[in-house]
Amino acid sequence: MLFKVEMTVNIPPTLPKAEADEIKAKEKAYSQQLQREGKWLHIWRVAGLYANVSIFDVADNQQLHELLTALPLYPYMEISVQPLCRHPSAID
Ligand SMILES: O=C(O)C[C@H]1C=CC(=O)O1
Repeated sequence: MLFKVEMTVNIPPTLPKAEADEIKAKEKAYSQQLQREGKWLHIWRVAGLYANVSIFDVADNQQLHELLTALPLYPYMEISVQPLCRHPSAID
């Protein structure tokens, strides 16, 4: 099942920089692992924002929930999810 996911990151300024950098490094590794596994198909930066638009391909809503809530930056994110289906004009 395909989902469009928008993530906006709000790290509190009170979080020490070293801690924030460690969480971001874990986030990058986790994200790249899911991309290699074919579950996180696309990730795009939203220009001018600490936010991304992503496409996930997962088994079901439960798996998406588990992947998103395991994001190291999850406690600092606002997330919105939209399920996708095939567009009738798509040629591939
Ligand atoms: O930077 C972001 O958009 C947040 C997050 C999502 C993947 C990743 O590596 O960081």
